[in-house]
Amino acid sequence: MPVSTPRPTVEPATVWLVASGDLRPSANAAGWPVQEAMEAALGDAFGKLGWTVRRAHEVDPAKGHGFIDSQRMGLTVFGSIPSDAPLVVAEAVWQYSHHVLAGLRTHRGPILTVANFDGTWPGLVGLLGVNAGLTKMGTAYSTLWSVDFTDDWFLEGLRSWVDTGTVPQDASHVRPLPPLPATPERELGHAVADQLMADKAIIGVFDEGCMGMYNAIIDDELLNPLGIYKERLSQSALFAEMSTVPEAETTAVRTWLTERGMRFETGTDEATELTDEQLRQQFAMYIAALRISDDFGLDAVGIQYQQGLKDLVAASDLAEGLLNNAERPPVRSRDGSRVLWEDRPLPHFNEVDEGVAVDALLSNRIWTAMGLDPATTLHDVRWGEEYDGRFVWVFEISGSIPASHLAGGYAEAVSLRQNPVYFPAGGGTLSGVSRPGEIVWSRLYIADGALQLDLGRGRAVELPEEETRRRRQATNPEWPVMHAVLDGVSRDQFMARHKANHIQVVYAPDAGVADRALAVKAAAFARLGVSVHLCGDVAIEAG
Ligand SMILES: C[C@H](O)[C@@H](O)[C@@H](O)C(=O)CO
Repeated sequence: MPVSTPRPTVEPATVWLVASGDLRPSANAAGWPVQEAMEAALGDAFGKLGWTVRRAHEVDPAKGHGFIDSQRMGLTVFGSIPSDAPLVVAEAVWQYSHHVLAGLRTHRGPILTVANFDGTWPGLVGLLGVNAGLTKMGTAYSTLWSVDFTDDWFLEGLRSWVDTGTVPQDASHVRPLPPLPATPERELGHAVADQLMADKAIIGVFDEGCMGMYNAIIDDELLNPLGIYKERLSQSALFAEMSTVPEAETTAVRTWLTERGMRFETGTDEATELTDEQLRQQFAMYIAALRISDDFGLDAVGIQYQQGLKDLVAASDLAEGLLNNAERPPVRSRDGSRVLWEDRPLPHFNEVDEGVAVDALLSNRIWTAMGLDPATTLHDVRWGEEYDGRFVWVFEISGSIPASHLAGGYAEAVSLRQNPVYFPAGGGTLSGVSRPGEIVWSRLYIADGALQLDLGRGRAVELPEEETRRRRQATNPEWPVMHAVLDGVSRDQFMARHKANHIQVVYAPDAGVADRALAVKAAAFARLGVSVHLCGDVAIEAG
């Protein structure tokens, strides 16, 4: 008879530790020293409570790291962990949640996810990704983070976890959307939602499931009632279409951008520098994505890129940032008769994050109906620190923002080579510092088997050049950054609550308009049957 692997028995005052990593050997090796330092600090903190940390998997000297780097390895590792043992998932790098979610789904002991509050590598992004996966699965977990693992908040949380198996978190900043009065905003929100449910829309997904982001996959049964359907596309088709784009067309895209002042920092070394050939591929992808989207009548599009395509062609991000902007290099249909999505964005969702797809689609329609710039983007929740008495987040998408998010538009945009650690085939970003201004932020996610939307207000702020430089150097300087302040939400409230590695942002011209746009968005999502949660200070009339 088949027998399952026997698990060891639980030992007193012993916590088991797993560390999920990337699939890319380069990213795992690069992030390993920071992970080691974090685990040492975490071990000290547990030690002070009289607990021992036991790593469930060894460091592999041949690989140069100690991360779980595949789902298969995750299954093997979990086979060696007592099912009832207290378990810590420790993250200092960007990680693929599916490496550990299978094991976590059936783990019976208390689970704690922990990250270092540090920007060097996207460990906080990884933490939020795994938390969102656990939330979607309905697996209970506690979560903590710390700059150096010696602060009182962290130590109290850790003590609570070893004593009780849970960590209390402050969610006092969250309230359910109240019934809305009959305002023009509610009317518009309902109209947008009703039209979507009646006429329906299609999101094009070029290969589902980027980098183990289980949280970013919305099942059809949850998506279709909103009126949104998936067109499942293959990145192979995108690659094939790219090869049909003549050089004259890619050159025209580059010329259009250069004429508007965008700067490309190019060199000749394919391995470390941005080259003309990489840019040609990126513009071919931009054109190909528009043409295929036209073929299938898409309302939004997403490209997986990491993995698979990243070994074939330069990064998808530049194409993605361009697609999300109203002012874009014109691309004609194959027969030359039509400019595709002329003077308007084709909403794009990076890393095929379907929560972003729905949000971007709705935001696009609402902002457009209100006569506002609909350029929207996701950012990674990368890091943050206090500046001048307030907490300023580092929101940093791993590639490109729409140019209208920069004060000077394309004239201020710089394209820098993507980091070889993640992007072996290179490609340029559309980078810069997001202009100061009012924002509506949001995240659509799955919890309790249903779609939920967290919605809040805030602003992008300006920081002195030196502080901006410091923050970018401390993270990924080639990626565009937003210095974001969220209204009425503290760092720890946000971290405890947020159910995604990504956050969605849209600008509004002033605070009053941003409040109104938020009200429309809340009304639209509520009408679609999504549970809407207001986070922090949100000015909204109750009916
Ligand atoms: C380059 C990295 O893989 C990033 O793409 C990663 O940190 C993310 O963006 C995760 O949201």
